[in-house]
Amino acid sequence: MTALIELNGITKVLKGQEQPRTILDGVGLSVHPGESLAIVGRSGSGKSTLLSVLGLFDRPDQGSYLLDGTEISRLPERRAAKLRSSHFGFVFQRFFLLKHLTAAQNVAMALVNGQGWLPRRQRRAKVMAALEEVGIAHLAKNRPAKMSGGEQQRVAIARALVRQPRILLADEPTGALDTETGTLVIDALQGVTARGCALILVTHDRDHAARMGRILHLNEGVLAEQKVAA
Ligand SMILES: Nc1ncnc2c1ncn2[C@@H]1O[C@H](COP(=O)(O)OP(=O)(O)OP(=O)(O)O)[C@@H](O)[C@H]1O
Repeated sequence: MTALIELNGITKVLKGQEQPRTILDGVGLSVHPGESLAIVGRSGSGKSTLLSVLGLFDRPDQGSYLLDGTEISRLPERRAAKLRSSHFGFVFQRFFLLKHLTAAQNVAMALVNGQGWLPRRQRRAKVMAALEEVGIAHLAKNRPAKMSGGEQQRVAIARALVRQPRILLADEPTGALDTETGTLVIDALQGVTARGCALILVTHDRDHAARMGRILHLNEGVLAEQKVAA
């Protein structure tokens, strides 16, 4: 089976300093549909940079990035932006919800595209399905101020899922939450793999990392597999 994502020799060098610094050093990685991966490593080891390269926010200086077998490491920004919105969902430590909108309206914002809005009924069905997927359909009409941190993060996950991404990239999504709430958020994230979406989670939390199918350790820009779950 062709990998969904195949990285080979990905290198990212930070210039503009006295000495150029290698942030990603020959990273290789294959990701298949429905897989879940944790990327762990010390602060500053390059985890967020790797997610930025994976999500096409940043380009590698060297190496190849195949998405469904097609080389995409040097796409012009317009085509990269299209791929970003058709293939990827993003979840961050901060929820970035619009506070004057309800949960459903926040999720619906992700459905606005170059052609404008989808028809109302279609939009509503997609939004409610995404909220249901993360277990908070009953909060559709609530505004963020009336929700807990974990609920707000699940709205942000629903917003990332509503376009049915093939890859969900999550950068420390539980970093601002207590342990119990964080666990609910990880449950919601893991649910996406059941329908073939690949999940790549950057985390400092060992328990959350252990729940992923694979753990990859980034050490000074070098990525290595830590263990394969039974
Ligand atoms: N635009 C930039 N300008 C200067 N330094 C940068 C830039 N982007 C990343 N870095 C540096 O590159 C290194 C890797 O950063 P990155 O954010 O990828 O690490 P990280 O593993 O995600 O860290 P953390 O766990 O603290 O979020 C760090 O030393 C960081 O300071």
